[in-house]
Amino acid sequence: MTTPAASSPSTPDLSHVPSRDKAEILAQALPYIRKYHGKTLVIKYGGNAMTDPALQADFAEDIVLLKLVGMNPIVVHGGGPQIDEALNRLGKKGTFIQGMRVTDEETMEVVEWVLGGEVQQDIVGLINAAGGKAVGLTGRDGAMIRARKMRLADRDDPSKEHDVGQVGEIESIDPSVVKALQDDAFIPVISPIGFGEHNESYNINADLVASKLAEVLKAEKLVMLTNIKGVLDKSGELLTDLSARRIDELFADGTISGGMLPKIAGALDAAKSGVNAVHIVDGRVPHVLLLEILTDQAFGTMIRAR
Ligand SMILES: Nc1ncnc2c1ncn2[C@@H]1O[C@H](COP(=O)(O)OP(=O)(O)O)[C@@H](O)[C@H]1O
Ligand SMILES: CC(=O)N[C@@H](CCC(=O)OP(=O)(O)O)C(=O)O
Repeated sequence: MTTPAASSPSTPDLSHVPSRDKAEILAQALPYIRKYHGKTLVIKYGGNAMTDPALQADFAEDIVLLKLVGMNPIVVHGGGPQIDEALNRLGKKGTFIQGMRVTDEETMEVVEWVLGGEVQQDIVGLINAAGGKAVGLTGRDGAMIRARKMRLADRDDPSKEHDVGQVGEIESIDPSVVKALQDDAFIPVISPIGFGEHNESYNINADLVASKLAEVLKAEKLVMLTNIKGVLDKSGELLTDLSARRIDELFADGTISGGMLPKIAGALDAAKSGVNAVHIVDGRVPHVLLLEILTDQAFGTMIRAR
């Protein structure tokens, strides 16, 4: 028989206790849990941030944890790369103008089944597997997102317009279905598809849906998970804090392009319309959502109204 190692009363053996760092991080979360308790958080889950299965599982766990500590996370998902893949399988190539996918009839069908079917249901399944109760919705459900054809002015010559097909701009959002679900312990997972006055479908950029929804729900916070550290300047340095004026400069000098255009435009609109904290963060960092919401650490780029 072996005898347990002797430990003196003044130096107890604490090797079985989690590290002090971990305990400190948990203790740090308390003021944030209190601050965001009962508050709505809109989380934009970008298609580029959801390509790794381990990161997807982390994301789902983070969402469930936020819900269990009393916050109301609402997920709006993208799926640009997943739509591209499906189009490629059909021999089609996606084209974008100012971050908007040119959407003909066939592309719209693909968008509906990839976003409203595959991607949304994958996220719902992961959240449920992590112990939450997620419900998938498109903008048609509960007559939530009314849209019309987007008029996309050319950036250099605003008198010229681009025809981007069935791309929608949001006319209005009725959040009652989302409110009913969140009050009932469900976690809404929303695909960025809207419907028009003749019941036609519209493909809407997910950043714009997340931003408008944050505004309409009077969310406390909007967090956008993407596949880059945040907004970068021309030399690739992270810009941690952006004012409306600086954003105008970055738009004008071409520092911001592609998918970052609607993201920042939406983020700024949300900040201006009263969403207190708007952040663009790196979805490639494991558990970035918990780190962003529940710790003192600053991540990515914060967008300010002024
Ligand atoms: N100034 C910038 N800073 C950071 N990313 C930028 C910038 N300008 C353009 N981008 C591009 O925007 C991309 C993010 O937008 P997008 O691909 O639409 O992501 P998501 O799928 O997360 O919405 C980045 O990966 C980058 O290629
Ligand atoms: C009009 C438009 O461009 N819609 C997007 C909708 C998905 C999306 O926004 O996905 P990410 O968030 O991953 O970019 C698209 O078709 O790709």
